[in-house]
Amino acid sequence: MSQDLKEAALEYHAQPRPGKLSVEITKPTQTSRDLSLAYSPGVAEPVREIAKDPENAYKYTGKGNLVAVISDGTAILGLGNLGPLASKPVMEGKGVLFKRFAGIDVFDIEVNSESPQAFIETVERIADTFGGINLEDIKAPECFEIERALIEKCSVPIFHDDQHGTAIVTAAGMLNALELQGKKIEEAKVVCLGAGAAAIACMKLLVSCGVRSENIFMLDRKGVIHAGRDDLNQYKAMFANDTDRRTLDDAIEGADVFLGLSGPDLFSVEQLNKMAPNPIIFACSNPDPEIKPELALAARSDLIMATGRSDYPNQVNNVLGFPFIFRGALDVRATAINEEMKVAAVHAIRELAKEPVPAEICEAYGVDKFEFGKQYIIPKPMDVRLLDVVPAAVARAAVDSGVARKGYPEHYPLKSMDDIR
Ligand SMILES: NC(=O)C1=CN([C@@H]2O[C@H](COP(=O)(O)OP(=O)(O)OC[C@H]3O[C@@H](n4cnc5c(N)ncnc54)[C@H](OP(=O)(O)O)[C@@H]3O)[C@@H](O)[C@H]2O)C=CC1
Ligand SMILES: CC(=O)C(=O)O
Ligand SMILES: [Mg+2]
Repeated sequence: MSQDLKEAALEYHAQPRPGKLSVEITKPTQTSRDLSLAYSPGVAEPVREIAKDPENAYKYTGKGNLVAVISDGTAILGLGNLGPLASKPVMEGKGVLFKRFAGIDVFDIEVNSESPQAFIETVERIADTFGGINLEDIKAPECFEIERALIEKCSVPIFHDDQHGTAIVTAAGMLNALELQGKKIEEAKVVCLGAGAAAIACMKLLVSCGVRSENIFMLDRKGVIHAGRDDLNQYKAMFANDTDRRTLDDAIEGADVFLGLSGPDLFSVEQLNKMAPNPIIFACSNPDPEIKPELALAARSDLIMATGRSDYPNQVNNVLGFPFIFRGALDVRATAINEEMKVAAVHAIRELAKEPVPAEICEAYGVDKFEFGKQYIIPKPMDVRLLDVVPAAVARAAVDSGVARKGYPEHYPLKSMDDIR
């Protein structure tokens, strides 16, 4: 990051008041009568109603449009385990994106927990306050058990964004990139650098989309995950390949796809040059990708290049997923975000990239046009049509798969933020 951008980012967070989120009042509180409705004595009435039937919390409080973004700060972006308080700017940032793109209110909660069990207990105790829980930046392998336990214990949707949000958006972009590069998914050789929360979930979803497990080489800090290793946790072991390749240099030879979900500058031009013709590079580590797009594009002209960042073409980032997925899930009061809902989101995002892009979206990015192709494989976060297609697809899948507690919303599809109820 340039010095200018670093300073601007600090100034942005500090001024004119610290942070990026605040709480707003939704009812008039001007008169003594307003106060007697909002607080004592009037507030006792909704209290009694909720005590009689917890479902009334959706009627009389903000629960139904409120998501908790919760982290323990153990895997903040690609910056590592910097602790819960340091994760707060990211969690506030997720709150901004939930609100800005899908009208969802967020409390960001940073938990100082001494163990996964303590974290699980903390979240379980507060879960009923929210319409849904977005787990964020929790490292693997702990994140898998945390999510599993919370799904079992809580009645609202639990969604670890770094796993599923990332996997949904990556799969949408990857299906389009493979199509554009003329590659068949069942033949594609995929190298995944990273074997954590995002990487494991991305590979699982890509396998369910058609990538063959034997064509995947996953790597962690110790190199290729292969059947001869005895240091693998159960999640990495699912991707242990029977191979004699051991390093990234070995694995990348002839690969069609490089997916980076690891850390900055870990993929070299020499390694890129070993890939098959028309390769696909998703260098998704934030904020610094595994390879800088300038270097990759200077080395080869036949590639498709994506990063997790807003300042390059092809932003493969879970921001395209979580606001819209939760919108759909909340609006049908889903009890879970299941595989059917995730797959529906993949296809909604993927197909939107092939539609003509309205002028106002191009204007927001300062370009004349976006057209489905190597520089535009996936929609832009500012594309308001995401609010139209993704919640509708997710809500429909929730209803059809039996996890919705309300019918498909009559006010769908959402054409603008004003349509949100
Ligand atoms: N663009 C997007 O939307 C998203 C991007 N990401 C990015 O993905 C990365 C990982 O995040 P997440 O999965 O949540 O974190 P985790 O901590 O769960 O996983 C990190 C993984 O990266 C591996 N890794 C780290 N350094 C190296 C290295 N030098 N060589 C090989 N592997 C390495 C770790 O290996 P080991 O297992 O050996 O420790 C681990 O498997 C981050 O950079 C994050 O910003 C994450 C979510 C969304
Ligand atoms: C984008 C995101 O969630 C991450 O990099 O962790
Ligand atoms: Mg994250």
